[in-house]
Amino acid sequence: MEKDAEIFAMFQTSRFIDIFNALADGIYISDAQGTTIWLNNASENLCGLPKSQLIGQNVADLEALGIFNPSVTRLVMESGKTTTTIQLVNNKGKFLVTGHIIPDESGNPDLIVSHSRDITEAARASSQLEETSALLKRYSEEIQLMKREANQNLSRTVIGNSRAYLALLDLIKKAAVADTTALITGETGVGKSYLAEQIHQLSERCAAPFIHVNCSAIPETLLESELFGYQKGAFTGANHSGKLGLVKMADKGTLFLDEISDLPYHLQSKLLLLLQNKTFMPIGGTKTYTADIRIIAATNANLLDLVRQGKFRHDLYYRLNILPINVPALRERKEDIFPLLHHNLKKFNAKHNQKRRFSAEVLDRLHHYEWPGNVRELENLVERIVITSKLDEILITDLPEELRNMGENEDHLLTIGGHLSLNERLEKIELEIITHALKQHKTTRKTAAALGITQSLLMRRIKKYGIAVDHSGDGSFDDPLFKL
Ligand SMILES: Nc1ncnc2c1ncn2[C@@H]1O[C@H](COP(=O)(O)OP(=O)(O)OP(=O)(O)O)[C@@H](O)[C@H]1O
Repeated sequence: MEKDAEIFAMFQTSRFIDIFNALADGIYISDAQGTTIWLNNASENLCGLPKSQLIGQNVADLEALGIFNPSVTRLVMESGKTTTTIQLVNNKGKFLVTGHIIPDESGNPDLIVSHSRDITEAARASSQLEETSALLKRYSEEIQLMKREANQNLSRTVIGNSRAYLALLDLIKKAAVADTTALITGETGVGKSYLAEQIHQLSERCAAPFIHVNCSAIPETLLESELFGYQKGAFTGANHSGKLGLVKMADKGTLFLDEISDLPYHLQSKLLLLLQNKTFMPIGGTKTYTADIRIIAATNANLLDLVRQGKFRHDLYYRLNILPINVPALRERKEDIFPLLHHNLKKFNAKHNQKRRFSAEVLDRLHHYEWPGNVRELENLVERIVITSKLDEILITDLPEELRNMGENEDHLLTIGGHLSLNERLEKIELEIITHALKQHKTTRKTAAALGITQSLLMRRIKKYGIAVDHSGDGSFDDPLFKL
């Protein structure tokens, strides 16, 4: 203090004023009642009023005029101690302002000195930083998702680019993020298990186990202990140390309950409890355990019918059906047949060290086939013909009998659109006949003559079925069914 006084004595008061005015930070001095005594140039600048108009004014009045928002001097007067606040001054920007009490010789408040620093840029930088880190977080999440997709694409490729299948894949991606119970329905072999695994791979649970339980493959007597485990000594023959169930093994991951329609009625209530509370009790246990799992169920049965017949609990059905995902049969998305054929041909050629290729006639035949066993049937068939074909080019004669004879006997007619109404089936047959005749006779005039109908009736049918005829004059045409 003494040293300070010594040094200050060397300066005239006007030198202190020069020093304060040279500062970029604002200095604002008022008396203990808030009346402005003096302010430096920086403070004058940010108040937007000349010093002459401010000196003598009370900070409360200036605050009412909106010059400070809030006035730190007033805050110091109210609290009686050093106070810091963020002040919006004259809407010019953000300032970090600290007000100090300077006491007189007897220790009573004498002056209030506020010091303000412009933090507009710092505040902007900080909010930019927040935005950037939010953006980084989003990018990192997206990269994670892409990585998961890439990993999954590396190991197994999802084939299908029909409109129906693309919409389905979209739903699968949404289901992966939603982390809720999902019920996948569809005919046998359409790829329900395959898609359940895709959901798991794309979800945040991908690092944890995906446990596939086929409810129809495990005998009813064992299913409960397989699912929920048992405590030691639960029953005669039980392992002494007890057994961990599949539910616990799927902790943090996904439990896929395939063929859920075969889950015995008495286990359905246990599953309901698991779905509702995420808790379960092992056989012979007295306390419940929790499992952090996501359940995906699948069935090719009509669960609602089973509910009506009293074979499936309706409350369980509604609990499972939170996110219904229906996988269309292959015959309902014919555009996926060629990509699946080619994908499997490549796969099985590599596996069996062959160089098979489909003849055009075989592709045509396979395209028109109804595929009652869906993708699984297609896969099995391709592997079989890759192994058994005589030449590199796969011919009609290499196909199994039902496919070889297709179109040559009335059995084929009987199998066309087996799931459709009579009218729809007749239309399918008509479409096949016209497409075939157009291919054979090339022009609509010759085709109409061959079919014994007028050219205008043929044109009406072509329009009805959307068969694209090439009007370039060469008589060729595009069959919509043959487009990939
Ligand atoms: N989009 C697809 N791309 C490539 N392969 C697929 C696709 N969908 C299904 N598959 C293959 O088809 C076969 C049958 O699929 P999956 O076992 O998932 O059918 P599912 O509907 O669960 O059959 P089920 O009802 O009999 O249990 C599997 O080998 C699977 O890899």
